[in-house]
Amino acid sequence: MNTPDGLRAILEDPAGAVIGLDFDGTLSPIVPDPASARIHPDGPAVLARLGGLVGAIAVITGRPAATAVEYGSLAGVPGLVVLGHYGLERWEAGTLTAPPVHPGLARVRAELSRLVSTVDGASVEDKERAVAVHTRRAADPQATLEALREPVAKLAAEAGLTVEPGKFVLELRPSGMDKGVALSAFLRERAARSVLFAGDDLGDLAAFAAVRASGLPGVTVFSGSAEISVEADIVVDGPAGVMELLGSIADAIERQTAGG
Ligand SMILES: O=P(O)(O)OC[C@H]1O[C@H](O[C@H]2O[C@H](CO)[C@@H](O)[C@H](O)[C@H]2O)[C@H](O)[C@@H](O)[C@@H]1O
Repeated sequence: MNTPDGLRAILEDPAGAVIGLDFDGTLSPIVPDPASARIHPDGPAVLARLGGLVGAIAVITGRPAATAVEYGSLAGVPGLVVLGHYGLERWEAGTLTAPPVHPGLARVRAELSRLVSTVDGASVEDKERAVAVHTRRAADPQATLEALREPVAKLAAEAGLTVEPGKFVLELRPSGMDKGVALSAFLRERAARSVLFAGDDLGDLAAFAAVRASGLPGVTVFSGSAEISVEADIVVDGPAGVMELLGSIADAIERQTAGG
């Protein structure tokens, strides 16, 4: 693989680099039950190494930040920040900060459960600051998702929420924040000199756009699967490929440091 310019900048000046990572489908393999998702077995060690070498690692996820910390075994990664709920929440050094829960969620919760109980194979994931409707476990996940799209959009509009679509999921969440806004703010906060963002789903496209708009040397990494295809500077084979790439970045930085 040719080394993209953004990656070269990260290797030349790792202290100025921000590494942004999505959770599901990027750090954690996709599984049928959202509550069973866990980070790839190589993840904790790779992130711990890389965290000690770069400016900062930020996990930017649609999950609640505390869930990503738990499912990702992330608590021990040096300097790691988790921006949960697409950036609404922030977890850092064991402390969680979050805004009040959007009032529309109480209404949606009850009505969504009623709606989903009429659809075979669909399920609700309640994340407190958002609710997600999953169809991966339906007999026909795509047809089930399509059948739910309109009633879910109607419920969201009535409650003043936005619909975030993803891999066999429709999420109802507060508007005004996305992974691009979250990543851009984090790059400014850390006075980043380069950036990498890795993701696998529609919600990650805003972060890819933020990398391109940042004016920094940057690299986008798509954690590839058969489910969707997205243009990126580097395409790897799912979470195992992400681990390999992050490990090779850590190797290259360590080689360079050892070589003086
Ligand atoms: O931003 P992310 O970290 O990628 O989170 C996005 C959504 O991911 C989860 O759902 C996805 O992963 C599940 C577990 O592998 C899978 O069953 C589901 O089909 C995927 O859509 C999570 O459950 C959602 O809450 C996140 O918003």
